[in-house]
Amino acid sequence: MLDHERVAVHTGRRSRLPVIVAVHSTALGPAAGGLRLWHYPDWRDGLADALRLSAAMTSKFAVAGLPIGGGKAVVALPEGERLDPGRRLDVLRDVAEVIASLDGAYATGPDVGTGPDDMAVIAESTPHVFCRPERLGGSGDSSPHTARGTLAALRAVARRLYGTPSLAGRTLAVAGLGRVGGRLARLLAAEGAELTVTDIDAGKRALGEELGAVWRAPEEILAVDADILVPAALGGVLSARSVAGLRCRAVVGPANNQLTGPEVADLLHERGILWVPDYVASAGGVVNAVSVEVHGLGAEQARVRVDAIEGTVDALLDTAVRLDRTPARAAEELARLRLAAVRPVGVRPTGHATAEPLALP
Ligand SMILES: NC(=O)C1=CN([C@@H]2O[C@H](COP(=O)(O)OP(=O)(O)OC[C@H]3O[C@@H](n4cnc5c(N)ncnc54)[C@H](O)[C@@H]3O)[C@@H](O)[C@H]2O)C=CC1
Ligand SMILES: CC(C)C(=O)C(=O)O
Repeated sequence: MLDHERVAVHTGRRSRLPVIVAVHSTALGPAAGGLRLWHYPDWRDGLADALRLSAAMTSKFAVAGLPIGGGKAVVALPEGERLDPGRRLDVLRDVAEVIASLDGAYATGPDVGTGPDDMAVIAESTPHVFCRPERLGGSGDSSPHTARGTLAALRAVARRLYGTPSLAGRTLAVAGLGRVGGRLARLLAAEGAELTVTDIDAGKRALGEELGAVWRAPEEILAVDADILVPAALGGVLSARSVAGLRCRAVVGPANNQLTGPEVADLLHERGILWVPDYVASAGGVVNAVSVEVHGLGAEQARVRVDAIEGTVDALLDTAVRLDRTPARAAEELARLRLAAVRPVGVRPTGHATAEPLALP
């Protein structure tokens, strides 16, 4: 059964590519979530991705205590298609047109395959955009903040496992050295962590070398012997099969939708591997964007909120132990409680219910 409020699937007027916007929930406020520009074997795979990713955004905002709903946009590129600059503009204008037609029910931001400059193009046609470049009045690239928030989550896990939040001397395996994974790897190296890294883009080897990391092939990284595995590429990497081969004590990373299904969280727990739900660990980007662009906070205050992810993860792990739950279950319950507790207080001119702001750190 579809548990989304709204799903728009259009053939882009200019690009003729499938443009998908999934609004999972506006219970907490108008929905937001990034725009993924990625290759799929079939556009329906892009649709499935948008449905899962938007549902995760609802949980991400709820656990982060932000009055925003969950949504996501996907443009499903055929395998092998590379966008030249002109065609990229067409795609972004198509996306902007679909977002504009939703009257504020959904605002976009960057995700895999897009960045602040793309947001600036979309902003030419609709105001419902986060993370435009700072020179244009936006909060800029979300990925450094996502990386910082993931580091905060990693600290909480290190404290749980080793009694200290320090990651110095810990071995971490980072899968994906893109905008978030690359920055996170830099932060970890600066902390003195020992890194093993990979990416499907062999050009990322140079970063690995710069950081003194061991390079492994993408298909080997999940089975690397490490303290903590850090998924920082695409989703679906944790399945019954891959979990059986893990050789780490914890999995904490920014990649959205790491599990192939909810049951995989139980398998991780049974193996004694601590998994922090991706929607908790990866919230730094949206926490920063909403803090700056919606709440009008300065960079330093926004950073404090991003760093508070460490406390969120601490509290979550405490709750999980106290109530004898997996961290996944504890996070789901927290999200559910926050969604149930919200009281709509009005209807915006756009017709979307608004919610009372939640208590924020
Ligand atoms: N950018 C942001 O602020 C946020 C990103 N995320 C999630 O974090 C993950 C990474 O996002 P970004 O760094 O922004 O994307 P990106 O596109 O900059 O980086 C992804 C990297 O993963 C690599 N990759 C793809 N498949 C791979 C595989 N099988 N094995 C190894 N490497 C592979 C790509 O070559 C690329 O370098 C995504 O799942 C995204 O949804 C989550 C929250 C916020
Ligand atoms: C960076 C934001 C917009 C996002 O989509 C996410 O957190 O997944």
